[in-house]
Amino acid sequence: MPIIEVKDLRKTFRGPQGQEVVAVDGVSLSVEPGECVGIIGESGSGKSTLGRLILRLNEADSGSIVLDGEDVRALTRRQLRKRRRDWQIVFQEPFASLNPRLTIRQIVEEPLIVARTYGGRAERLRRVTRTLEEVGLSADFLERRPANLSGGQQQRVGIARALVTDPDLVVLDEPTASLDLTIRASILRMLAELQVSRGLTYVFISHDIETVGRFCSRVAVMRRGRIVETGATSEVLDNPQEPYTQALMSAAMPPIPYSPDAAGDVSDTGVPCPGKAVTP
Ligand SMILES: Nc1ncnc2c1ncn2[C@@H]1O[C@H](COP(=O)(O)OP(=O)(O)OP(=O)(O)O)[C@@H](O)[C@H]1O
Repeated sequence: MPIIEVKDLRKTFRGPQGQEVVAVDGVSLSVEPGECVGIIGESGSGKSTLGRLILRLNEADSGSIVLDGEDVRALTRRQLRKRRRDWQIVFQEPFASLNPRLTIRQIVEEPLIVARTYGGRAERLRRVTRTLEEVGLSADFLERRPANLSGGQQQRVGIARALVTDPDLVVLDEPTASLDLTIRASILRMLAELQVSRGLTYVFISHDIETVGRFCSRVAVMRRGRIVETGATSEVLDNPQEPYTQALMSAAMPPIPYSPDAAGDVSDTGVPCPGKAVTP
């Protein structure tokens, strides 16, 4: 059974002049458990909106979203809050997505409190500490605040916050776009390792074809709110059928050296990334 089954999803926003902006225009997508599916496309093609709709962080205008067999659009707010722990998101801008007034412990603990099913304070602290360790942050970070952390460390906190409730699905919305190249590599390696060790399913949103080529087993190409091409990453990127995908490929940067020896900011796991290298 697919973990994500999206059918004919649509979302229109009002632009600044009151005009209609069709962000997602009839998208259907099916994702099997354990897959990493990349969503690529130029800026404004609707990638982030699709990710947010899938998790019901934005409400779709129409279409259906089934996660883990559950009709997500039919859930009440209360039901959704309970299920939130299974479906998480990591945002592009770690600092903007972390409340600067809270300590790292409070930030990572918050989803546990919202879900209301993770025992008392001591049990929650154990979970928070364990999850921070998993993302390469020691207990020394517990009482620090986001502003005192590097960009890479902030994103590790964002990842810990997403993982602390043991989700099975994580939407990664350009999780490394704002980070330096070497830090990017170590975060991606860590995400790849976590996917295997925790059996996670990823939807990996990116405008960086190079990264998607290395990280994802399957890719969907978005243009103006629609998926115009989809398939195994190697097939789509080695032999793009759509002129739009071909244009994206030729506009892509030359390959970034992706060495397991690249310096990391906190901990390097040395775990190779799945997928394959892309040679545009
Ligand atoms: N909350 C909103 N209000 C109004 N318009 C929005 C809103 N969110 C997104 N849009 C518009 O919807 C379209 C799709 O945006 P979206 O952020 O999903 O694209 P994207 O492919 O993720 O782009 P990027 O790579 O730049 O993040 C854009 O035209 C955007 O301006």
